Amino acid sequence: MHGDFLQKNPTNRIVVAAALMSPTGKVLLQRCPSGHPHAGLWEFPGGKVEKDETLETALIRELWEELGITIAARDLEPLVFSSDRDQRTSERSPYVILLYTCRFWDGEPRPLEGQEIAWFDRSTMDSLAMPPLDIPLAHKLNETR
Ligand SMILES: Nc1nc2c([nH]c(=O)n2[C@@H]2O[C@H](COP(=O)(O)OP(=O)(O)OP(=O)(O)O)[C@@H](O)[C@H]2O)c(=O)[nH]1
Repeated sequence: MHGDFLQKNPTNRIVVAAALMSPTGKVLLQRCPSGHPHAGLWEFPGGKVEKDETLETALIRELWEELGITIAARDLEPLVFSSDRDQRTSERSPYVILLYTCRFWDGEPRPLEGQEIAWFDRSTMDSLAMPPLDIPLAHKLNETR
């Protein structure tokens, strides 16, 4: 086996995120506030999976905290993931971001954590400033019907 495969790497931190889809096919994104490492960039709502959480319970919690909406686990559909393959030097652990789509929720999304939120046509996401890991996620989402 090639030596690279045997190299020890820090464990990935798992981040779960949701593409909330409106009935007209628009997607909700949020812009990170100043002071955030991704200040000014558009991200999918979500966050890190904490100890004792499943992927879905973490995402349901994050969407409640960030947007004040209630989601049922059955309405979260796994779509695609993106991982920090080249991230060897940073002090933080590499992320893997798991993106779900969601078409049903209760409540009206509100920006509860100082972020800006907006609905976008999927075809316009290419022109938005996004973190590197989000670019393949947005690309896949744009191909999805
Ligand atoms: N939610 C979300 N996070 C993303 C995306 N893309 C991306 O690189 N990230 C990064 O993944 C990390 C997610 O952690 P977070 O800070 O939102 O998680 P959290 O809500 O648990 O916050 P905390 O650890 O500050 O309490 C952040 O560094 C965030 O910038 C994305 O599309 N959505």
